[in-house]
Amino acid sequence: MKILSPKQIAEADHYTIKNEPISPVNLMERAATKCFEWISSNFENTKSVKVFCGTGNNGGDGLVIARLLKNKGFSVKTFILPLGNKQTEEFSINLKRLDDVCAKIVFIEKQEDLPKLSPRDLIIDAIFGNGLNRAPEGLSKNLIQYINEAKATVIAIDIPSGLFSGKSVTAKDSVIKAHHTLTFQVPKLAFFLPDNKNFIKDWTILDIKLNTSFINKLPTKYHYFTAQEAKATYKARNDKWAHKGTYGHSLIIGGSYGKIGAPTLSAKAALKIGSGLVTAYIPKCGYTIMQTALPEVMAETDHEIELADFTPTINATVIEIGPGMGTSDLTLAGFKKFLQNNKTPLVVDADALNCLALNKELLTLLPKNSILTPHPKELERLIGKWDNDYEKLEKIKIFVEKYSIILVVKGAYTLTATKEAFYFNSTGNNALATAGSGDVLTGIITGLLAQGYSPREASCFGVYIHGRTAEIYTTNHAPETFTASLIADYLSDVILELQE
Ligand SMILES: NC(=O)C1=CN([C@@H]2O[C@H](COP(=O)(O)OP(=O)(O)OC[C@H]3O[C@@H](n4cnc5c(N)ncnc54)[C@H](O)[C@@H]3O)[C@@H](O)[C@H]2O)[C@H](O)CC1
Ligand SMILES: [K+]
Repeated sequence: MKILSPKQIAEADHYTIKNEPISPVNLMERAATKCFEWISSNFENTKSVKVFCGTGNNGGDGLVIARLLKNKGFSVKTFILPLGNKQTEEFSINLKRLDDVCAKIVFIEKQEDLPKLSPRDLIIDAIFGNGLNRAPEGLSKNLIQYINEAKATVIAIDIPSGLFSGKSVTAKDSVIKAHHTLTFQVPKLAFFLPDNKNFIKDWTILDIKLNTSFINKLPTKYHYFTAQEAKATYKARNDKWAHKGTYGHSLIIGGSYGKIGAPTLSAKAALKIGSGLVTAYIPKCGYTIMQTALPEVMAETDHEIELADFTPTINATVIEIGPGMGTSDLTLAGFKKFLQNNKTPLVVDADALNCLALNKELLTLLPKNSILTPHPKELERLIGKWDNDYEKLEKIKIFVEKYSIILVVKGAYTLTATKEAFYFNSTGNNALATAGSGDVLTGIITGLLAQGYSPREASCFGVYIHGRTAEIYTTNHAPETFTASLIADYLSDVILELQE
């Protein structure tokens, strides 16, 4: 699914109005009706709803929602922030329609006009939407702060007021902290960025039927990788003549004394996602552990307690390097030698990333399209510090272009960054915040590459699958009890649902 800029969304809006055709006020009615349906079914027992409106079309949506809720029997009060008395036509039409149903409407001209708010209120934030062009100040800022202090449940329409959908927020005290955001047609870039976590919690995309063929033609770097994309990526197994060689040979290089679990988890994940063969290259001390834990996995060994020679003998389809590897001088020296001689596609994680961060000149030795899977701290070591998330995205773009690699930046919305496009993942939850979860992710990506998925597909799809295991698990288990070893047990459920 595409993530569009505010300008592109407005264009899609205009195109739909002209070509469907539909009048702007009817499009507003359609959009706001979707919000009303969501609110009335999720908050049917709510006693008091307070709707706060600006005077643009976001405010217009608020007026329609207020009218529909009132007609349904909710107790509704509407508050309007005049914003210099500039009203859009659709706003004015809907103000009249709201007035016609004898609704309570209050204009907020000064601080004293702010109503009493209770934590039991349901607040609808329709002050600013896609048209925000500067940080709210004066009365609008005061109103936003006042709503945030009320500790009531806040539902934002389209986007929390004060939040820019495609640029950084400098005045963090002038943004609505929404519990739920009902957004139109496409998600906004701001939703995926950790800097905005206080403003955006849950959100739902409402399909308001903007012209899809127009949207499909709009260029964008940013995408949201959902079940739809995952289904399109999945390559079902239907080759009767397949043998284990058909599905590739994954080589997992990693481990050190006390950290043999990491490559074991990766190897298990690569195997369970369908790699035809898996070999682990580990220190000698890990030999019995690996062979006992995973009888299907072949093992080759290096020095006694750490990796130093990096001399696997097999001809792998893909190599994962780094889990549990450590960064000792001996390991680092062997890792350098390995990179100088290696031509096989790589998935690089954990200590291998730290080795790269400590010796940035090694980055030029990575084969094109290698996949690096840093968590935020590892990312910082690679690309340096950033002031805000938009700067981080820019640094990521420069980094992936410079080294012709793919970055999988782990987080609540894991980002797969390629030279061509950035994909935010739609699955996962905090059950994945558990030891070894990253080792499993890299194993899944490696196993997908071995089977012939492209590096972009393996990254986006692997991240999606990994996240989905946690969602399935937590439908009937407590998130605290999820462990990395369990992830592999749920891969089958994810694949089966992709086949539906
Ligand atoms: N296709 C869709 O997604 C649809 C969206 N709808 C809704 O319309 C808004 C966008 O409406 P717009 O009139 O363009 O802008 P806003 O209501 O967000 O802004 C109001 C108005 O306020 C002025 N302004 C901007 N920033 C400030 C500020 N800091 N202080 C004071 N005033 C400010 C600016 O001049 C704007 O004109 C979209 O989000 C949806 O909610 C349609 O209902 C249906 C289709
Ligand atoms: K809003």
